[in-house]
Amino acid sequence: MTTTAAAELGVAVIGAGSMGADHVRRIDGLISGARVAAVADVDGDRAAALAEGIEGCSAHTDPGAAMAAPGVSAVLIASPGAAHEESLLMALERDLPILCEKPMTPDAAGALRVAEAEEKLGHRRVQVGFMRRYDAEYLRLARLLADRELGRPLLLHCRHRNVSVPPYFTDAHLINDSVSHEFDAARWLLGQEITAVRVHRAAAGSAPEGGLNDPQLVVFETDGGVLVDVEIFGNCGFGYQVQAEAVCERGTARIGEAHGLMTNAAGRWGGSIDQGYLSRFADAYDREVQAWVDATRRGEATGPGVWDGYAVAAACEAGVEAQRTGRRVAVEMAERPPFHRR
Ligand SMILES: NC(=O)C1=CN([C@@H]2O[C@H](COP(=O)(O)OP(=O)(O)OC[C@H]3O[C@@H](n4cnc5c(N)ncnc54)[C@H](O)[C@@H]3O)[C@@H](O)[C@H]2O)C=CC1
Ligand SMILES: O=C1[C@@H](O)[C@H](O)[C@@H](O)[C@H](O)[C@H]1O
Repeated sequence: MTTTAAAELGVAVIGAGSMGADHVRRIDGLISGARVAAVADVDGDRAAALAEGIEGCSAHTDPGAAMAAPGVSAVLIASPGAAHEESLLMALERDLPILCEKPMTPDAAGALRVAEAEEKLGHRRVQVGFMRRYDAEYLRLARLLADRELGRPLLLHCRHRNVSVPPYFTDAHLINDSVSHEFDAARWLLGQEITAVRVHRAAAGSAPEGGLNDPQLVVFETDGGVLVDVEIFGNCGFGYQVQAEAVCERGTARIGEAHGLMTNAAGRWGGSIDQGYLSRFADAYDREVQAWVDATRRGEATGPGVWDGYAVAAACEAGVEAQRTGRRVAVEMAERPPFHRR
């Protein structure tokens, strides 16, 4: 008996900025079973520069034109969050498999519209770029919690520090762009839904007029009774650190403490701290994209889906409201339709 190998994917990459360029490099050089067939960016020069040198890859300023370009059979969306919904709906309309960077959409209403469009199509087409689910350390922690090795989880302490964030970042960006990862990771690690969010600002933090209140402590509750706290620090200045410690009934488990090489020399010990997500999560992005390509070629969709994108958008909305009011804000979610339970 002979088997036919599934066709190579021709990926249209929408958004040729930092993440789009990183994914193009990855698909072009590392990923098996896929090639970059088109690149789109509203900045045409940027799209052209990225497409240049990739055989058979066309450059566009319009995402729709890229999706319709010769050889395109899948879409990777890496434009800013506010542009995702339009591209997602367009790709679903064409029944194309999609890997969409986080946030799936910046608002819960937009996420529900995407959920409805996928349900109307009748099969899963969207994977959301919550790459921590593909990180080796996160995977080990997930296994340990799922196997109840240390009993039931009770608390989850998280730290999320960036060397710096872009100057346009507001308090809301800290929730939507950064803590959104902890919202997803907590839901996934615990298998529980987020029910309420509080945000505390450090009174001693420096907040120039209209500027970022940095750092902040985001505390949220889950429907399984677990309390999660996240230190979010946008401009810590010294390194990119993503850490988590689960406190369980019979012990604790920590990840993200020391990543990489430790040295002992001249009476001192030490190592280095990653300076950004592109290096810290490089392996996770590789695994994420390869998993998406492999599943798509098998005719499946795996990994975090539209409902995960929606749940995180709903938690983010509660987080931003909690930041604004200083109150505990309940997370409002629509009922999960049977289609999105699969
Ligand atoms: N998973 C992760 O760890 C990370 C995910 N991201 C996400 O990736 C996405 C892109 O972020 P970055 O690359 O950092 O931003 P970026 O600002 O570097 O790049 C965005 C690009 O999209 C283009 N663009 C804007 N509107 C567009 C539209 N309507 N259609 C096509 N292109 C458009 C811009 O001209 C720009 O070249 C965002 O959703 C962001 O949240 C960003 C950083 C890390
Ligand atoms: O998604 C990301 C960025 O957009 C965000 O700004 C960072 O805080 C996150 O760590 C990174 O993973």
